[in-house]
Amino acid sequence: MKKVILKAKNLCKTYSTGSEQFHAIRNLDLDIYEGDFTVIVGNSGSGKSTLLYLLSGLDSITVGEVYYRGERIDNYTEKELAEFRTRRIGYIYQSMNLVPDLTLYENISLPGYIAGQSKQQLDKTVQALMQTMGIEGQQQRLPAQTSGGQQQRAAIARALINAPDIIFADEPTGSLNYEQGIAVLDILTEMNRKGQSVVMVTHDIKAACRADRLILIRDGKIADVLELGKFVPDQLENREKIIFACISGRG
Ligand SMILES: Nc1ncnc2c1ncn2[C@@H]1O[C@H](COP(=O)(O)OP(=O)(O)OP(=O)(O)O)[C@@H](O)[C@H]1O
Repeated sequence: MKKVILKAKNLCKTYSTGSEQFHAIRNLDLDIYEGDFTVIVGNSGSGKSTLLYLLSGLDSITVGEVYYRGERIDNYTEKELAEFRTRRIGYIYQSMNLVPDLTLYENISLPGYIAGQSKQQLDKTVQALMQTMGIEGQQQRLPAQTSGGQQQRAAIARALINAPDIIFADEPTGSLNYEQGIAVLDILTEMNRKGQSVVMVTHDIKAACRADRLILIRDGKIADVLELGKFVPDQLENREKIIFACISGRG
């Protein structure tokens, strides 16, 4: 039996702009299972990024509850929330959000430094992660001096520095070319095989094929859930067809 690592109950998010209100997430219930590679898909504006922000504690909810391993995180104090974000989750932003004035080494180290890792431990972890990501030669370069693919791999390394339980990834392949995108998906798949739970938002059907479990969002609600099981490269074509049918409502 899989354990629930994240639970959302009656989740709502309303954005207010002036006198206008927009209900981006509407009464959404969702369980995310430990060890799963969960993929969230849906049309542009359906609420995918908003949902990722709420599940990861990066944004406040309007109504509802979010639980991490049975503990309610939407009631956390600022200090508890900061601790949760630093130690329990790793977040890969679509726009990468690397600090432009810091080298790749410094960017990757930063959350480890904030979490209080010793300099010696941190140095070991950063070296190992940069090697895994294939960017070990880029340590002293600023983000602008590296390629988009190298920056995205640095952003992944930064998300992994405190060995988080859950990796959230918002369109991690969105700004990459085909080969770079596959390399990033392979890294996430490998991290997942080693036991980390992954929750990824994507528009790309090939990327969505990595899912054990696929969640389709429409107008801020769950429209469909597909249980796909572990990804096997041989089944790529078949999976693409199943996912396409689900997204297009022909499943
Ligand atoms: N800060 C905000 N203020 C007002 N409305 C917002 C805000 N952020 C998002 N929205 C609106 O909420 C809806 C959901 O946005 P969200 O970014 O979650 O969608 P998405 O599914 O991730 O879209 P995309 O695939 O285009 O990234 C959209 O209609 C968007 O315009």
